[in-house]
Amino acid sequence: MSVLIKNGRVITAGNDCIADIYIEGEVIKAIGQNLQVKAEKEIDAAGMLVFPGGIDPHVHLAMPFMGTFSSDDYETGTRAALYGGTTTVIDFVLQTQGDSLKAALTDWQSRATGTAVGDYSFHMAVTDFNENTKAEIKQMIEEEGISSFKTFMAYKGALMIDDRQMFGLMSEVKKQGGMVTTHATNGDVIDFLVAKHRAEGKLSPLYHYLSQPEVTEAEASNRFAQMAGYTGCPAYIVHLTCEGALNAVRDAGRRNYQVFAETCIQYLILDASLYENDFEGAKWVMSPPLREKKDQAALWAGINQGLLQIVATDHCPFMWEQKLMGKNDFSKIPNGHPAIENRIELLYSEGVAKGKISLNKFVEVSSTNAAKIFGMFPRKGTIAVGSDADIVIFDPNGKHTLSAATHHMNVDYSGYEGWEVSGKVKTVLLRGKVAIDGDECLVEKGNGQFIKRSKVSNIV
Ligand SMILES: NC(=O)NCCC(=O)O
Ligand SMILES: [Zn+2]
Ligand SMILES: [Zn+2]
Repeated sequence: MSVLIKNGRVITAGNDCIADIYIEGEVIKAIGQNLQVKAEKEIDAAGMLVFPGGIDPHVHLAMPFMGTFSSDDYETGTRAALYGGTTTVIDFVLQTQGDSLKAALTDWQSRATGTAVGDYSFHMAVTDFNENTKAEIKQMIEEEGISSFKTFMAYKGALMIDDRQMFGLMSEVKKQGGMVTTHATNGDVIDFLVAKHRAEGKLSPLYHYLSQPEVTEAEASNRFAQMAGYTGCPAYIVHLTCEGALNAVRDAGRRNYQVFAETCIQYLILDASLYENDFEGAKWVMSPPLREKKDQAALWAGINQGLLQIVATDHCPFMWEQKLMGKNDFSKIPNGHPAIENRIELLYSEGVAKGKISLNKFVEVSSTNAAKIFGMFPRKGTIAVGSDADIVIFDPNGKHTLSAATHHMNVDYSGYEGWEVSGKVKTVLLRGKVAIDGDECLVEKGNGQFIKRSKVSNIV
């Protein structure tokens, strides 16, 4: 199949021009003005923005967590991602403590293979670092194409590892050419504050927020960055939310440590006042929690200063019924919120349309940097000859309203109900196939491919 996209305003991390794009099979064959080629399908993109398919490197699909499972599986989650202009996601395989990385991988593969609609890859979450785990790192990187290893410095008694394990993991991952990523909050302090609030009978969602103050994130981010600096291991902080943590990343940069960081769309545009509405606040119970307006300003600045390279979602949806598990105790509310479908439109609307970031920066943080940092560039993350034809055609004037009534995520509420956005995803191509055309999804369950990723040392 060949496709010609004509007259669009083609935006990459480094370019902005009116051009045609010619696609043959799964890849881009030519880019230029007035291309004189015949294609089986022509798409007129005049007046539209044309940019690389989004990459969301932080999602949780069908994840077993807090006594339940996140409500989007690989089919519904990756389909909703496509509707929202995200063509590739990276999910987290979770090692079961006492078990091997390979066993966890097999489990996750069985959920994703033949199910995903869009492309996907995996990070490996190491929850139990020991001699056996250590021996599997090389195999994960070289044979499985999984070069990033996720850790949790929080969720004490469940997913958390201690600093001894972190240090051991970083040393081994550095040696094998990978990257260590982390959920950087101080699990011991959070555990203390959760117990204190519960003992005092303070059980509403507001106390979820008050159990994870900024200092818990700033301290853990700094500790992680220092360990990364000492071991020389490329490192990445997921879902960074606040000024204090950003300062830790800035300091690491001053010392030339390889510490990358992501924020998520919700931390840029929502704030902690949402926890004041009694149990309604459970919709935004996530870890770390939403922060303050001053943190939002710091995060937008962090994007423009290059301290935050990626805007992800940490998509981890739960039905309202699942959120009700914590009706009488905030510590039992499954943590996470839905956003996989909303990220690109919200980032464009709140970032580009409101003049906070440039179009090139928008492409960089929603796609290109994730491809580079996680070893998929230039196959993914750009519009270039030889790259996968993962392309979004976007109407910058397409105003519309976000709602659970119209979204495609498998969750019965929206964290952005009634939010007016400027700009709409119109058409999405995944590896040369039109996957989304207006309101229609034209690709099936099983269309998504697993993307093997290269060693981090090749990219950093
Ligand atoms: N973030 C969150 O609240 N849920 C998903 C798990 C995690 O990323 O910590
Ligand atoms: Zn996390
Ligand atoms: Zn997460």
